[in-house]
Amino acid sequence: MNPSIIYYSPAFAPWKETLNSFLKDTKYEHQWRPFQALSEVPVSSMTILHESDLGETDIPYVGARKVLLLVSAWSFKRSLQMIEIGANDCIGYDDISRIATWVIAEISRSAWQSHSLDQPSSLQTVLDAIPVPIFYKDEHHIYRGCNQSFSEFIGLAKESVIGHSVYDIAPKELADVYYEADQALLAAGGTQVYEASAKSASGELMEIEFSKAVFYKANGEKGGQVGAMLNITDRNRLMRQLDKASRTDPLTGVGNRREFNIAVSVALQKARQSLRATSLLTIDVDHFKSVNDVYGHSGGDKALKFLVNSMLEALPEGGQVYRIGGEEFYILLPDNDLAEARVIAENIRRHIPEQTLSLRGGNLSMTVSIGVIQLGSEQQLEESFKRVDQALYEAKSLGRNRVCLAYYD
Ligand SMILES: Nc1nc2c(ncn2[C@@H]2O[C@H](COP(=O)(O)OP(=O)(O)OP(=O)(O)O)[C@@H](O)[C@H]2O)c(=O)[nH]1
Repeated sequence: MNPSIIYYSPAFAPWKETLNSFLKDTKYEHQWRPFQALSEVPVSSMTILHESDLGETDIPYVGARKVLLLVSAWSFKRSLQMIEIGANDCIGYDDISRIATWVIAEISRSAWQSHSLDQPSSLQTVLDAIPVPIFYKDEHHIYRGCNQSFSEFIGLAKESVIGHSVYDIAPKELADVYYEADQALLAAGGTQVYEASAKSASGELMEIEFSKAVFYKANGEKGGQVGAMLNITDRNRLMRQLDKASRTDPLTGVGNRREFNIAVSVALQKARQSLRATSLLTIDVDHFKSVNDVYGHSGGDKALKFLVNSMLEALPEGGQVYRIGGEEFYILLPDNDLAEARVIAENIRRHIPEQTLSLRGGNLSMTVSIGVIQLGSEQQLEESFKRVDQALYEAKSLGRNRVCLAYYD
């Protein structure tokens, strides 16, 4: 039989020789291996850990190792506390004969122990047939079982999962999230649903909806938790695409009224905090109907796209274009007062007719009329929209291709 390996923490080192003197007359062979942090100790290994070497970061690893915790002042209560964090046993530091007995019992037991994975049950067969990753952990957060799908998802054989802590199989930053959620669920009982990232076997980060539930032992105490992982990466991606599409004008690619409503609200909040002014331009193409009449509807579509590009060229940093109606646009200027907005509006009005679009052999250039307003509070928005529309109407009625300002009473 190969010698059994006993891992030990630094504070136990001076006691090794005394323990050796107990073990040397037995038929059980052993080897010593020192460790600094419990994470260095392989899962299921025999481990002697002095309480002065036990740090907060070691606790998640305790349940997945056969840990004998040595305490300086043994009491039944202290022992219970240690067993509750997943220790295998707890013995007084100076009780070397009991420590030796524990070591021998462990060596002898490990020779007998048959692995649970060697005994496939009908329940395991059912779990393996479910195409959703499923796992269960005991009350010390140690994996006690999983299905084939879980094993494939994380790219580890069941043997490398079962008996391990989440810190043994996931990167620390993800393990911290799972461990915290596990602790919260065990404390509260019942069920828990949350979204978190998980690394798949290929190394890709997936968005996962975890559905977990606490299960109970026959004596009514919490026995651990079972979890299923729904991969919602594609669903979320699709939802984000749909959300973006619902806020985008399909013809020109700029935001639509829905996007504008969100943006104006954000801009007004920021402007209030930074004491900056926000202004709005409303822009309508002059005689656009004649563009459609001459070049057809598809020619008109090209002209609208071209127009948006021309506006973007003349836009200052931070400004955004939105298509609000057929040939009507808003430009939001989150950082400009009325005087600055007027200059920007004039630049845009002058820039647009200077651009020409070749359509059906002809050259098209357009003019625009613009209304300008400095926005007030969010509550005043409806009033602001009404007034800037009136300013645009004024620009149209004064002969088009001009900028008119809107004021409050
Ligand atoms: N090609 C195309 N035309 C559109 C679209 N949306 C609106 N229109 C056209 O835009 C034109 C708007 O015409 P009117 O509201 O009469 O205004 P106008 O001809 O621009 O004249 P004024 O605004 O008064 O200067 C109509 O002919 C609509 O059919 C679109 O998505 N594509």
